[in-house]
Amino acid sequence: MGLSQSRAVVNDPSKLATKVTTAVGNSGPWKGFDYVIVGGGTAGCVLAARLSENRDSTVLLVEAGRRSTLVDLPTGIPLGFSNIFRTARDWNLHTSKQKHLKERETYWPRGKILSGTSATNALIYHRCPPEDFDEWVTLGAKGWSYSDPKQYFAKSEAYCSNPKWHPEINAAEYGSADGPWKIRHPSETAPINEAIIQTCQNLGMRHIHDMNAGSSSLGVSRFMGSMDARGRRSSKATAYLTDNVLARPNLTVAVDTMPHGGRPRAVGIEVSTGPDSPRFRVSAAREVILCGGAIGTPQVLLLSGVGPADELVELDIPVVKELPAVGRNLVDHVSSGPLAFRAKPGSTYSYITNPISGLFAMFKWLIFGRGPLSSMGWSSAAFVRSMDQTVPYYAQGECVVPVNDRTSGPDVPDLELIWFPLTVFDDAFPKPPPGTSGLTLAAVALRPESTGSITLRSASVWDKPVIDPNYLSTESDMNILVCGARLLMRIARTEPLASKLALKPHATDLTSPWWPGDADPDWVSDDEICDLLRRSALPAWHPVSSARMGVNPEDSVVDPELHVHGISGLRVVEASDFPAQLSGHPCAVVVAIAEKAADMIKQDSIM
Ligand SMILES: Cc1cc2nc3c(=O)[nH]c(=O)nc-3n(C[C@H](O)[C@H](O)[C@H](O)COP(=O)(O)OP(=O)(O)OC[C@H]3O[C@@H](n4cnc5c(N)ncnc54)[C@H](O)[C@@H]3O)c2cc1C
Repeated sequence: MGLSQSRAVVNDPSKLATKVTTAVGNSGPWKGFDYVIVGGGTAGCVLAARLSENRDSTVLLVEAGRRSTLVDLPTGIPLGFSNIFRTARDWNLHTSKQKHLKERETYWPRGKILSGTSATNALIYHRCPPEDFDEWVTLGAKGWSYSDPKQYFAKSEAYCSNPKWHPEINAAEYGSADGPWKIRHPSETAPINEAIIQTCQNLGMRHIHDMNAGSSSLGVSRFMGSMDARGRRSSKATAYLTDNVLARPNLTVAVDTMPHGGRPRAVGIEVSTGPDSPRFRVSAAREVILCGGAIGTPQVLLLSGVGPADELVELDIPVVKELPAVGRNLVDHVSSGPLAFRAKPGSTYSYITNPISGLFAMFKWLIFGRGPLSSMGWSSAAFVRSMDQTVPYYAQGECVVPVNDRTSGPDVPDLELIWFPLTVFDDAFPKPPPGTSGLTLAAVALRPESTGSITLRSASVWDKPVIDPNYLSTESDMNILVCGARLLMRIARTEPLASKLALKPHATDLTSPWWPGDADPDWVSDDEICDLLRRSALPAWHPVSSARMGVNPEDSVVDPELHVHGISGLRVVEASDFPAQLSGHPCAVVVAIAEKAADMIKQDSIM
């Protein structure tokens, strides 16, 4: 049964593991637990809470980051999610130089905190189209068709109705109000949001009342967010690792702690708190479960000698199990990057960049849980198909650039258009003065052909791995974003949105921060848009498939029960499992995977 010894969050490995005293290591016995979970992020928190429900099982959760404290207040503010970027709570990663993005190394935030990226993401709650999961089954993920995750979506949710949108939602689609993870429509959105939704409808898109109901994936819709009725983020730590759960004597949470690697039959892990700190070993009587995310998990597998043999040999890492797909098949959504549109004052949230208005907004959020800070920012989106001739990408209506249909079904999108009621500028453009009223629009390619990899920089866990998503490496991927950028320009010039913006006649200064907004879609050339995209495109930060599920060990890493091929006692549970990219936002699906995995693991323990 292992060791049942702690009721708290600890950051001292000596309290839970056995110190490694010689270079070759102790032969044992090590301190131990039944389950050792590596990575206290989105999936890891769910698993720790669910597996420790069985008081006869001992569970250790090992997280490299910290537990959130008062200093981490921004993680609770829905609109403030980007304040955590580039801080100590962020892994602060960058891609390698992207050949097709003018050699840019693009920034990649990932949460380094108990809760993982669920504490730093944009809170969009999206179950994604059912067809995506049915496609997973055809790729070998038996048992993962939509009906399987659907029951786990419901199990994870605490749906909290918002009277404003309640008539549009069938509450029976959602879990009971006392589930762990709070989801609801935000109390507030910027006034410009409604104008954009109406504009999309005027351009022929249908209005989807509830995109999580599983019946419709094409059209324009408001998002639900992972937040409570007080306008605070519901992260995986606040939802699943409550004080009651943390008080369980059979659950130990180790923060500020990193594993160095595992053993042939995953018998445990080696941990430490820094490159020069002592190492400790802790055994897992039943299983080691990797939840380090689509970057962290391939890194841990490779460091443990599980991966492509040639890569391991080059770094003198002994090959424990050759699995060529570890770290390969990485797919991320790629976006146009933030495209800025000048807005007339009053309909966006630009005013909160003024320090006094910002302070007022903060008080409103702290005291009432209301105001702009309680809104999600990216609070609505339109989902379309790039090959759909009824969507007015070009003046004549037809899509003239060739695109490959990689969608999971005829009613599933490959393009998302999304907006934020403030101007967000990236390094590609000079920034206008603070307080300038503006709106940000972005297009996201949902089913890219471009695939990349996670590889090791060195044999040390303390060195960041090399992330190469290989963005926009195919003509079709680029063309899909060209369609998206064109459609955004057309939306901006269509009523009722057009009257709320302050656009210029067709502008030609491609270096202006406002050029994307001032470019008229009927005048701009595809070459100009391509050039813009190569300068402005950014990750959408939804990496998946780097340890993907399947039946063939040559091109997948885990089987449909999420066991690593050929290694007993080792599973991977998180976004890297996805057999293919989703046509939407992944966080709810990661939670559903973790909920289902918890049931599978519990079931195995009684057999
Ligand atoms: C800025 C941003 C906005 C996003 N917005 C949305 C959104 O609105 N909606 C949505 O659905 N999705 C969104 N996503 C994506 C979504 O949040 C992630 O796909 C999801 O949270 C990934 O969950 P995970 O469990 O796979 O990984 P994570 O939640 O990242 O968990 C991995 C955990 O493992 C830890 N870890 C990693 N390596 C180690 C190691 N070696 N040792 C110990 N611990 C380790 C990390 O610190 C982290 O806590 C967003 C992502 C980003 C970056």
